[in-house]
Amino acid sequence: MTGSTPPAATDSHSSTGTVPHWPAPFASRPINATVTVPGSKSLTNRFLVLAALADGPSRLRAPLHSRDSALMIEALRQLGATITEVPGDGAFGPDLEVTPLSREAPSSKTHIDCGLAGTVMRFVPPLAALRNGVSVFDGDPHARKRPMGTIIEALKALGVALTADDGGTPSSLPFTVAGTGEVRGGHLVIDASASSQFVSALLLVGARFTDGLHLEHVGKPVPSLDHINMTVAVLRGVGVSVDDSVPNHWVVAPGPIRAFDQRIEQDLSNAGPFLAAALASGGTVRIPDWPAGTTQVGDLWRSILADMGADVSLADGVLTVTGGPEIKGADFDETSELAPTVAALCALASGPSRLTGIAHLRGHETDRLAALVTEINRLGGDAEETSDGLVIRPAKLHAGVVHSYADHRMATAGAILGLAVPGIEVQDIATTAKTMPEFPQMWADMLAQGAAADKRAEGPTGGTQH
Ligand SMILES: O=C(O)C1=C[C@@H](OP(=O)(O)O)[C@@H](O)[C@H](O)C1
Ligand SMILES: C=C(OP(=O)(O)O)C(=O)O
Repeated sequence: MTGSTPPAATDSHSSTGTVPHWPAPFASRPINATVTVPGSKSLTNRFLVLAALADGPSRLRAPLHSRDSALMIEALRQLGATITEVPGDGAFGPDLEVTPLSREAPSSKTHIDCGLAGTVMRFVPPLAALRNGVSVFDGDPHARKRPMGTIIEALKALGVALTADDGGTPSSLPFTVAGTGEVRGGHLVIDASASSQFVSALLLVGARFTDGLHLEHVGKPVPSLDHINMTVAVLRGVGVSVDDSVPNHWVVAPGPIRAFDQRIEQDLSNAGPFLAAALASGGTVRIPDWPAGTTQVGDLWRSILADMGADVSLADGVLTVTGGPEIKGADFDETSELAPTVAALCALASGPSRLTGIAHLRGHETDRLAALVTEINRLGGDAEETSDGLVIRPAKLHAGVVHSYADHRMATAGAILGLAVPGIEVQDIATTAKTMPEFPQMWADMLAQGAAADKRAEGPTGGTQH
């Protein structure tokens, strides 16, 4: 057990006063629903960065439209990219056409709002270094607490002028990058143990460094390796040569980034709460268009949910998850951004669970380990923080308020608990807009589908049809 202080949980306020808590719907019957989720945050923001650096105009089809993608779009526009919404066939909003930025920044000083988006605060500063101009980076209050030292030190080691407000060397947001339009690159050693995004950030721009990049990690293991593999895969897809054959070394050859026309897969991590709903209600949730092959960490749901007792099948591109009479406790290592959803299910399980390899979640949107322990135990649960994760034991939960800590995945964890425990309310459900603004409506629709199916089964006279 480590003694980290639980993060402060504050009620959310709007300009018109306190926003009421969201009464999480209780599943009075097993859910039976088919759900499609919006585009992947990680893929959308990677392809936006690559489009801004590409050798011609690119198109993203069915991209994510959420706070994190909007922040990325605005950041790239500030740096000189032209990004236009064009009609597409995505269910959650238009496609995006991107005309890349040129070496000269459109104005001598730009202001980049990172919000709470790790992909914006880590991926955009190296890109700003490739512009000839000054960019001031800042974000939400909690963004100033997220680990940034590694990317700051890396850029400084590459010769980029980067300063804090007082002119000294910053260790976190806010800071100013004075780009010259050129970065030489070469061999760079970093400690990326606090976030895989430090590696991804540098790899994404490495081909545009004059000498390319040989990135080497030293230190404790890099977390969220799946996300680095995703970065390497998307780079190769746009013609960039990346050698990752030696562990903890990535060699990116200098060269062009090919313009592309790319469909964005749905966000499999955000599919998690919906799939978890099948277990929490003992029902069935289907997700069509589940990719046959993917670099998204969310593909792990297939094994995670099976380990927790669900019946999981993937046929004709449809992932079907059916929950059984009970949720089984289990041990999971390195669940990365899936951990809050997994933890919610563990809190409903009939046996103990142990989550390991997620110490770095303390640097996510909030200190997720402390937040999960606080909120699960607030409802009568039995969760404990360990040095690198959580232990969650069976306990009967009761009604109460789940605080979100401005963390979309804490809010959706609260929604999952609410399916199985009557009387749960989620503070600041609107924080789901970080990656899924449609969440409250999608959740209601998922529950309504089961009710509609029940009505149909009852038939016109009210009796069940056989
Ligand atoms: O590169 C990415 O798109 C991400 C990498 C991971 O970050 P960490 O390595 O900090 O966990 C993940 O948790 C985050 O949600 C998205
Ligand atoms: C850690 C996450 O986000 P970010 O990209 O802001 O790091 C997340 O979405 O779970």
